[in-house]
Amino acid sequence: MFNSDTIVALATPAGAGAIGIIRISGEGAISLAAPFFKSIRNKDLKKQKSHTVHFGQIVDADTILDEALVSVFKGPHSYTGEDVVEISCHGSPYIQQQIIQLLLRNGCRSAHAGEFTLRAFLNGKLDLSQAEAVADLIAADNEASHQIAMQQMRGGFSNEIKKLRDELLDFASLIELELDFAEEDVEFADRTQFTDLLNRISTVLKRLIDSFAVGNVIKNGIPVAIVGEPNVGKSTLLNALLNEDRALVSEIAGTTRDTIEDDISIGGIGFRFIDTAGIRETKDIVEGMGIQKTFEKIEKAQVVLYLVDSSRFFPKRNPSAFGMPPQAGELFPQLQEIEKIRKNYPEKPLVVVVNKIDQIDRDAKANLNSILSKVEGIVVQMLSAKRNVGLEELQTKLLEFVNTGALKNNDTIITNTRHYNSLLKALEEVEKVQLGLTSGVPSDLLAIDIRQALYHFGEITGEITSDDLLGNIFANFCIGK
Ligand SMILES: Nc1nc2c(c(=O)[nH]1)N(C=O)[C@@H](CNc1ccc(C(=O)N[C@@H](CCC(=O)O)C(=O)O)cc1)CN2
Ligand SMILES: Nc1nc2c(ncn2[C@@H]2O[C@H](COP(=O)(O)OP(=O)(O)OP(=O)(O)O)[C@@H](O)[C@H]2O)c(=O)[nH]1
Ligand SMILES: [Mg+2]
Repeated sequence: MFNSDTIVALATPAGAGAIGIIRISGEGAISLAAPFFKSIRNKDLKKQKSHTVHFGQIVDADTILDEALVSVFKGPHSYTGEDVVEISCHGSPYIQQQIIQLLLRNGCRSAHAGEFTLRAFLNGKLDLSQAEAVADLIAADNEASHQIAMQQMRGGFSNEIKKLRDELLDFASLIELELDFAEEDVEFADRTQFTDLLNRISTVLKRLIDSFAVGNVIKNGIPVAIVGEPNVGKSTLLNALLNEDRALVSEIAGTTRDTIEDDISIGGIGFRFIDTAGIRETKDIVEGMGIQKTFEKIEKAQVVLYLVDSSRFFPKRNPSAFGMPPQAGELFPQLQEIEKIRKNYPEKPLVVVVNKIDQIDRDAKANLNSILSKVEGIVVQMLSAKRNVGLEELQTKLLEFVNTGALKNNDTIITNTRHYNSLLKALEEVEKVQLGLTSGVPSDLLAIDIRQALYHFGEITGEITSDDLLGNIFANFCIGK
């Protein structure tokens, strides 16, 4: 799979910008670029030291394409581990294309997606999980996902895995040595120490595996579905949370037909809010499709916000509506809907958002509170989406659903499904070895399971890999990375 031909790509986003960076990497990078660089004192790029920057012109025969800054990195001391030249030109798509075309005509090849980072991996500059973190880092749009990706890119997770792998490897060697002396019945590997090690490894593995639950949602944003009957203020709430007029709002029931989603960061954690079509019986086919989608979103959401319009049941200046505490069920038909969601998704945090509290008085609030406090398994938040009252409290409650403990402790959090699967398999093998030790399984069988566990550790950091796997991972990178 590996070749060190010279590759080129635009490293900055396509389109106009202040500056564009064209990156060249490979054995021939410097000598290939050198003839097209002209500086005042006729510097020869080939003779420049690594990690130096040079001002000059990029020329194509008699044509000056641009005035640029050119950086030189000499392998193995570069991002890719190969010779690298970077041309920092003016951010004109025309200039960028002219320079890239010039290089392509003179022996460069267009880089594939992720090929610079693939080379960094193949040259041992990064291990596989660090390389994967580079893509996560670029995609991170909030503090939590940035922190996790940065820690992983810097090798935090890899080091943890490598340490376990090395210790296990030592024991594997000792056990395998015993096999060579099978007749003599010796034990090189101290069984007590080995048991301790296995216990330690399985504890770490379990912690890492558990961290995926939080890591996965942090990476993708925590989906929060905003649902309820039409006209209760769902879209108003979405807009208020996003601080932007994202969704149409009107006093007409059935305004939102399709789902509308957007991300925001609360307390450094990414949340994805999903405004949905109001739930009601309808003959309108399109509205019905929207409502169908609402139920799918509830299914996929991590948290459900069920909105009710408090003013519909407790209008101001209408004492009869709350003079006598009525039966909760009659007064508040949505209770049934709330119960239904709660029963269908007992694990899913359900927040009953009592909206439009600017329209009701204190007695009504107290009344509602007492009704809702009898419903088990829900969290209640009273607010006015329109008047921006109670939104911060809602955000605080949302944050409480996310177990940020691991984040604060700076524990390693895994976010990658591939790592998760390898860790599960490694744990399975480690547990087999543990069981084997207690039940006196012969060393040769133990050795096989240990090797299997080592294999799965190696998958994470890339000691064990395949062209297919690498192709899959790096194809998801952008070109130029
Ligand atoms: N212009 C530019 N900016 C960039 C990158 C790049 O490739 N080019 N990077 C790319 O994504 C990131 C920085 N990553 C880099 C990592 C290592 C080396 C490097 O030269 N490493 C050498 C020398 C280290 C040293 O002198 O201490 C080495 O590892 O041997 C360069 C960039 C972000 N910013
Ligand atoms: N007084 C008051 N009015 C509100 C509040 N929140 C929303 N409204 C009004 O309620 C009406 C309906 O709001 P929407 O946000 O469109 O309601 P929705 O739940 O998205 O409705 P559908 O999309 O039809 O399901 C609008 O006229 C809003 O201005 C609030 O806190 N107080
Ligand atoms: Mg709406």
